Amino acid sequence: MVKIIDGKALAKQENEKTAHRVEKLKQKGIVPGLAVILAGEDPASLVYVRNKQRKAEKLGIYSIQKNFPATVDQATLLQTIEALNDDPKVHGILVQEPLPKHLNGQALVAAIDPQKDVDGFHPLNVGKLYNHLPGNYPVACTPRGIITMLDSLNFNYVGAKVAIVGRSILVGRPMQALLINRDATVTMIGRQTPDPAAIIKDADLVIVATGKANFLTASMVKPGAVVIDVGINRTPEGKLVGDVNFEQVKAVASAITPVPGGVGPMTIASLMSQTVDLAEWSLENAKG
Ligand SMILES: Nc1nc2c(c(=O)[nH]1)N[C@@H](CN(C=O)c1ccc(C(=O)N[C@@H](CCC(=O)O)C(=O)O)cc1)CN2
Repeated sequence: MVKIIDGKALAKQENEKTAHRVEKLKQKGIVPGLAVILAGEDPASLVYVRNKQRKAEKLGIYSIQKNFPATVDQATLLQTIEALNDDPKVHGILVQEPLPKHLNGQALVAAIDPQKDVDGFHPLNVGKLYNHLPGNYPVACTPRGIITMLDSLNFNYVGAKVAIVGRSILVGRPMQALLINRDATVTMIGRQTPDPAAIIKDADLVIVATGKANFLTASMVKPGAVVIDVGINRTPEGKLVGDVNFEQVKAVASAITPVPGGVGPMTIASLMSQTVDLAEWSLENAKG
């Protein structure tokens, strides 16, 4: 019997833990703070940013939103990041993706204080993750949420064969690092990968982040594999679907995430808990 991994229920559990940690920090005189920078009016981004702000406020996290028109210039955003880096009320800063084409997102992320890099995209934090360094540093929120989901299944990482379809800095690459660090054997699939179907069919865990609706079908999946769908696509009728043909693949997989209600809610829950991590770590660093 396939297990449907309930991202909403897991996110609720995670958020309850986060609210409790916020209370404990407040007793020590610290209110965790999150700043979200949004450039432009991408409709999906407006929804995600509003959801982040609402969830932060619900959990007792201080939340700031910096909204700019799509025509905003790089210098204005860099000044905004510098001011937030210097603001002691802010523990986490993120720049919502995607950005308007004229902006250099990598330079913006690199300008964020690595200790406030709540998305875990700063090159220093990415480097720490890839080096599997000990100590505290943030990691990308979607992969972090996926690890929480896999942990909830007691997934056995050691020696597991994993196929990741999609190599973005938001999902595929940090996911690869988190899994390698847990001793899984990970194969990355991109557009130029020869015979991706053979790699996917051999995998115990398939993570799909292609942005192509219904990319993964039942015949591509090894019976009993775990399938994680990171895709968010709208059909012409306006229905939200993932990159996995859920109805087909659930008949073959041992566990699968739905869309909606899978990875998405866990991304936001991970962002909230990572904001609290950053606030806790800043307190530890201040103690020396
Ligand atoms: N700076 C960042 N930009 C983006 C990230 C990110 O982690 N950091 N991830 C995505 C967007 N995203 C968060 O920012 C995100 C996407 C989807 C969801 C979600 O809860 N999805 C729901 C469906 C919501 C809907 O109706 O559209 C679900 O899957 O159930 C949360 C966060 C790209 N940009």
